[in-house]
Amino acid sequence: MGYKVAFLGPRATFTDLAAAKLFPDEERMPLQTIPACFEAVQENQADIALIPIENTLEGSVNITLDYLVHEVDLPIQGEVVAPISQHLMVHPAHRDHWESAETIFSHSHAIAQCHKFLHKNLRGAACEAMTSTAAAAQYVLAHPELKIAAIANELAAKEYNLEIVKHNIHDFAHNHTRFIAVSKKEIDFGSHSEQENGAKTTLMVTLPADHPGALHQVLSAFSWRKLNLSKIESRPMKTGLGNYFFIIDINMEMDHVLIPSTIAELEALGCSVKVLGSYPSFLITNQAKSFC
Ligand SMILES: O=C(O)C(=O)Cc1ccccc1
Repeated sequence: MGYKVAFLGPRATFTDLAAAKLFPDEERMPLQTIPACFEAVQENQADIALIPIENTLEGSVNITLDYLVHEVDLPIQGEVVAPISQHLMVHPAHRDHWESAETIFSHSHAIAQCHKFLHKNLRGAACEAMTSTAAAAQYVLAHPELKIAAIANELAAKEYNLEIVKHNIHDFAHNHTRFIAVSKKEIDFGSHSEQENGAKTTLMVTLPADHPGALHQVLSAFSWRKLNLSKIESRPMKTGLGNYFFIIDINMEMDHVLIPSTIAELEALGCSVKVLGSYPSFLITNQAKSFC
C-alpha cells in the first residue's frame, strides 16, 4: 500500500514488533517519543503512527490519551493487542554477575510490569525510565563500563547484542498491550495475517459542570441500548482541579442508529461528545514467532 508507519523506536521496541505484524510490507519509521509519532502524521511525514495506549498490568499510557485529546486531531483507524514478555538483559561482559547491576533501565511501563521481580531479585538497584525498552537496551550496549541492565524483549537482545539473563520477568502472565493506529485517512489493513477481533468506537465525553448524577445518566444511555463498553477512563481536562473528561470504548463499530442516538442523548444532557474513531481491532497471538 506504500504506507510510511511511524512508531515508538528505536528498532525492536514492542511497538516495532506490533507494527511489523500489522504492516509487514510497509516502510517503518522509528521515532524517539510518542509525541513525535503523532506529529509525524499530523505534519504528513508519515501516513500512520502506531502508538501504545494501554497495558493490562499498568493501565493507560497517559501521554497517548492526552495527545489524542489535547494536542492533535487524528482519528484512531485501528488497534492491535499484543502479548508482552519482558526479559532482563545485560552487556555480555556482565553475564556472570548480573545480580550486581546497580541501575535497571527500561520504559516506565516495563519497569512497572516487573516490580515484584525487581523487588525480589535486584532489591538495591535503582530503576530509571527511558523513552522505550529498546532505547534502554541500546544504552546498555553503549555502556559496558557500567553495572547496569535493561528490561526489553527478545528481539532487542538480538538487535543490541545483549545477553538475556532472566526470561519472562513480568509479574503476571496475561501481560498485553494495546496499540492504536492513527492516520488522517482510513487504513487498508489488507496484507497481514493477524486475527481480526471485532470493532470498536471510542468517544470522548465531557460532562456538564456540577450536574448531580451526570455520570450515572451518561452510563444509562449506553446501558439501556445494551451497548457493551470495554473501557471507561477519566482524564483531567487540564483546566482546573476537578475538571475531567471520559474516554469511553464501545465494543461495536459506528452504526446509523444506536451510537448516533446515544450521542444525541448525551448532548441533550449537556455533555459534549467527540468521536475519536471507529475501527477494526486485531489480535497478535504469538509476537516473537516471525522474528526469532
Ligand atoms: O518501550 C517499548 O518497547 C514500547 O513499545 C512501549 C511499551 C513498553 C512496555 C510494554 C509495552 C509497550
